[in-house]
Amino acid sequence: MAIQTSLPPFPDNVPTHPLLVIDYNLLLAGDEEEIAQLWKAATALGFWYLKNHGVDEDVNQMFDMGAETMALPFDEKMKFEQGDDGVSFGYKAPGANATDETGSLDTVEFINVSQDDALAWPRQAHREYPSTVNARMEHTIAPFIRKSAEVNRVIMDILNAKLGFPEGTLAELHRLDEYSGSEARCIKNPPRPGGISEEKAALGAHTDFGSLTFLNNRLGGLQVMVPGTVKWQYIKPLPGHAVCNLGDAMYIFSGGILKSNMHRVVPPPGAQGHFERWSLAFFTRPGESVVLRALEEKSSIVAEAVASADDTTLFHSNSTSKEWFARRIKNQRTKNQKASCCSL
Ligand SMILES: O=C(O)CCC(=O)C(=O)O
Ligand SMILES: [Fe+2]
Repeated sequence: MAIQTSLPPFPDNVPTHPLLVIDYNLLLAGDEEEIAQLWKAATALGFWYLKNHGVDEDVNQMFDMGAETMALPFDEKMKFEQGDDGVSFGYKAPGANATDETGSLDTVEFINVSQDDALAWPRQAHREYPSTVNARMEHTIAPFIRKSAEVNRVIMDILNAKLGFPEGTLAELHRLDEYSGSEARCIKNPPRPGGISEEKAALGAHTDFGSLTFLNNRLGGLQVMVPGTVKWQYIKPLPGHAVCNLGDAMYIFSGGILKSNMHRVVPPPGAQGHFERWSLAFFTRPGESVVLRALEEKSSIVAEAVASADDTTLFHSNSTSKEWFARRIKNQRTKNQKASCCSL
């Protein structure tokens, strides 16, 4: 059941994209240089490594929860499938989502547990989960969600100040006591027999829908497309470092100052490709009633960014967070595929 502990290293002949390393302890201490580094990462690529976040032990237990869940019989997992109607919480079977516009199927399976369900447990906020999830809701999932939500809140408060918003503006849009699409996700990607083709993504190119993602992985496979380039580049997993990235909601709230960058998952490179790839994410997403639009009236910096943008359609969307996520999740499903899979 346990996930392999001795894994081959990330090959050193594969080009990677270096990310800035941000020290969470220094952020907590209000270190100005570290805050400046975070701002640089958030406004350039929207991705960075985070060390000293203190969530590693919870992450390991979440991987055990994921392994226990994926080991259930397929029919049992399918009782909790997320379905085709724009609900993200629950189990997602391999092949349920498309990875490109030609309809290639994804190979990842995952279990998504809602923040609201974990915090309300044993009451149900949104839905039921497999027994393996229920068994770990109180001692594994809720603590992981609380801690990662707190890490994301600390980061968000810093970005809030840098954007010139009144104190607590972004926090108010991500209250723990309003229902939201925030969720923990454990992903399993099987090794691909017959070799590795980078061209067939395991998880298609996308930007994250929400505000801030706290991601942990052990094997390579995550890639980013750096703006202004046309080549996908690997992000190398570093022990003890999470990868954080901003999602579309933060891009919109900030009038495009904060970046939500394209990424995808391909089979791990080199010898790592023979192993199952597991990853674990926590997604902070805005409360269901929050309207996704640039907060121009709250900050002159954001107002200026919107005023100088070429296309402001996204900044004036009248979608609530709830509508926005339902549409994005629905559009990914193989069954709902029309012309495009990955566009906003
Ligand atoms: O598995 C990974 O490394 C990334 C997963 C991801 O991008 C997602 O679930 O949104
Ligand atoms: Fe993602």
